[in-house]
Amino acid sequence: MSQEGPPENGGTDARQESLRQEIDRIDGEVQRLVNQRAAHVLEIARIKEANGGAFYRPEREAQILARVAERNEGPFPDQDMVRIFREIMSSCLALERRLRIAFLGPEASFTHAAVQVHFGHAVEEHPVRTIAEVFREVEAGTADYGVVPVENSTEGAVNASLDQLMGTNLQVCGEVALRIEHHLMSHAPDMQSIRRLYLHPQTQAQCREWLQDHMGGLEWVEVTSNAEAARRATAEPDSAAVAGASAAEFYGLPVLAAGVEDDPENTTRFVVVGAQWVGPSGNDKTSILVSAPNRPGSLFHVLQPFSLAGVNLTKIVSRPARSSLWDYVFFLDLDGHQEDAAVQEALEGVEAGGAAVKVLGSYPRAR
Ligand SMILES: O=C(O)C(=O)C[C@]1(C(=O)O)C=C[C@@H](O)C=C1
Repeated sequence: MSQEGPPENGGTDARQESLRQEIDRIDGEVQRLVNQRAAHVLEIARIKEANGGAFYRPEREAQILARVAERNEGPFPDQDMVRIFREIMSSCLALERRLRIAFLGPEASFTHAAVQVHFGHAVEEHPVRTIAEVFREVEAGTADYGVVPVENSTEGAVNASLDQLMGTNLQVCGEVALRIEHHLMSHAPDMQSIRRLYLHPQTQAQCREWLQDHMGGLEWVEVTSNAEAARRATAEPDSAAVAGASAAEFYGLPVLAAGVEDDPENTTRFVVVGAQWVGPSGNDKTSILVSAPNRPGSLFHVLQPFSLAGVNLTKIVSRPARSSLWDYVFFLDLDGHQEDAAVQEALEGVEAGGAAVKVLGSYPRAR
């Protein structure tokens, strides 16, 4: 066991001391440069104020973070270096204007984690209770942007979000892809002492096999969010929750079994919505809504123009149109920005085939 004590090796100690002096010098330099960067950002803010431009520029942030990863030579891993720059930019943007972000809460939900990954920590976080409320807050201008889940790799589309996108005038300005890991958490001393399990139906679906194998005989209680499951389990020591690491941390619940989701690649995709058109970043996606007439060959005529224009489709989901019975609309995601010639050609082709197209937004691809 190593203990603090009188120095045993003068040479090693002197080396440590000189390395620490060098670290102090570098820290001073880093701090000076971060403030120098912030001063430039403030000047940009003054120009934006004079010309009426949006403070938040997702396309510029995506370019900066891509470059950070590209030029990174280690020993820091790319994702850690990106996270540091993410926070520097978040704080720089907060000097211009502290953004208020509405998201599907409560605190410590996966959507909350998506907000922090995308915007960093220097924002005002505004958890709300429903997906519809997120849209209402941003539409009313009481929040600058909103974040909602749109699809999970195991469970498919989040219909409440798609239905809101159908009716809103907001734009999709960004996406976040988050690996979703579920843990079993409880104040119980071991798994055998657990009598009751709190969990969200989506979580139950994503952990079905593990739960059947390990928690089969227990009482399962469905709750409205992962964070609520953790909150309930906190109050009852013979209960457990299945939820994410941030919920365990937020409620101080010990993790008894980690990574209990059936698919190790389990991922949820979130979108950022706002009243803002986002310019091209060079690595973008576009989400559109297509309403096609209900007749033979209709879907073929929607899809063919993308093939002809060489535009890659990454998603297609159908939802019943709310306007009339048995009519469907299609949500499509495609590679490229709506300003790209190939994308424009494809969209014109779809309209020429008799379908109506609503562009939901172009935005930088998730990292
Ligand atoms: O380039 C800008 O427009 C800035 O406001 C600067 C900056 C940054 O910190 O680099 C900050 C916020 C924007 O979202 C994008 C970039």
